[in-house]
Amino acid sequence: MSYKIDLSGGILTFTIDRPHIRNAINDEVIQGLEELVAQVHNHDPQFVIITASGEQAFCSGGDLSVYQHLRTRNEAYPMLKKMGDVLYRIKTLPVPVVALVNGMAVGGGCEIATACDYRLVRSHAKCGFIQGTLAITSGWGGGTYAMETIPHAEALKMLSEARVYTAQELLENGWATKVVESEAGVEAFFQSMKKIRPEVHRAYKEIAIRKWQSSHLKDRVNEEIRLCAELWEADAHHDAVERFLNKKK
Ligand SMILES: CC[C@@H](C(=O)O)C(=O)SCCNC(=O)CCNC(=O)[C@H](O)C(C)(C)COP(=O)(O)OP(=O)(O)OC[C@H]1O[C@@H](n2cnc3c(N)ncnc32)[C@H](O)[C@@H]1OP(=O)(O)O
Repeated sequence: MSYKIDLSGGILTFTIDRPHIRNAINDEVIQGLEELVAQVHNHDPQFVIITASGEQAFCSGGDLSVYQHLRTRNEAYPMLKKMGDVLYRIKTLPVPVVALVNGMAVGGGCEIATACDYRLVRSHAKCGFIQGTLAITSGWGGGTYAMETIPHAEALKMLSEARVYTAQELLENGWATKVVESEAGVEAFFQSMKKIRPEVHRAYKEIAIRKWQSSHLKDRVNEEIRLCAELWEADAHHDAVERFLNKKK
């Protein structure tokens, strides 16, 4: 199984469990995220955490060994749309969603973290929208969410530079909610959040969701997905993926 779901102390935790491949996303993880959404509606937790196994990576984006076989925009679009749809459902869950960024978050991994309400970033973690180095844009809605999350110029810079940022840089540009050195930092965050009644957190989330609905967030995400699918079919993208996959051969 590529993921784990656990409910404990009012917190529903989703863990991507593919550390050998830097927790890259395959179809099974996408299905797991759909199951997570269903479980939130069934179990009514106070908070949701998205994290990953090991200390090296939160998520390295799409599993390029699988998705390299999607060659045209029409082949890439269904995968991008499926993940984009589930990430939108995660973003609009009725309770706060926390990304516990335990290590590198790059490409689609940075998109997943950006879709969350809060990002607790381990001090050794580096994160970035490196999709530009693969001649594509973000394709799961993360570019749109970055523009909702941090100031416009910071978001555009982070997306366009296509490099990884240190935890300190992420704190400075507003992407990281908090940089944590250890599990104690995570516990302190939840202790503080739990001082406030769950219905208050839900009410603020409802206000945020209304704002996103009135600014047509879903339509903007769909447009991002379409643009990424267009770039996907270019040779420049396939050549860059091939270079990454063959780097050690
Ligand atoms: C598809 C959706 C799209 C989007 O919409 O955003 C994307 O996500 S595009 C972005 C895809 N992701 C990447 O380009 C990142 C690729 N990975 C890396 O740059 C690096 O692996 C890392 C995350 C910076 C970690 O570097 P390091 O610690 O040095 O590990 P290795 O590079 O040696 O990786 C170990 C192992 O894992 C394999 N790997 C890593 N990431 C992926 C991936 N995304 N897909 C497939 N395989 C991946 C890597 O090839 C190594 O394999 P082995 O050599 O067989 O051990």
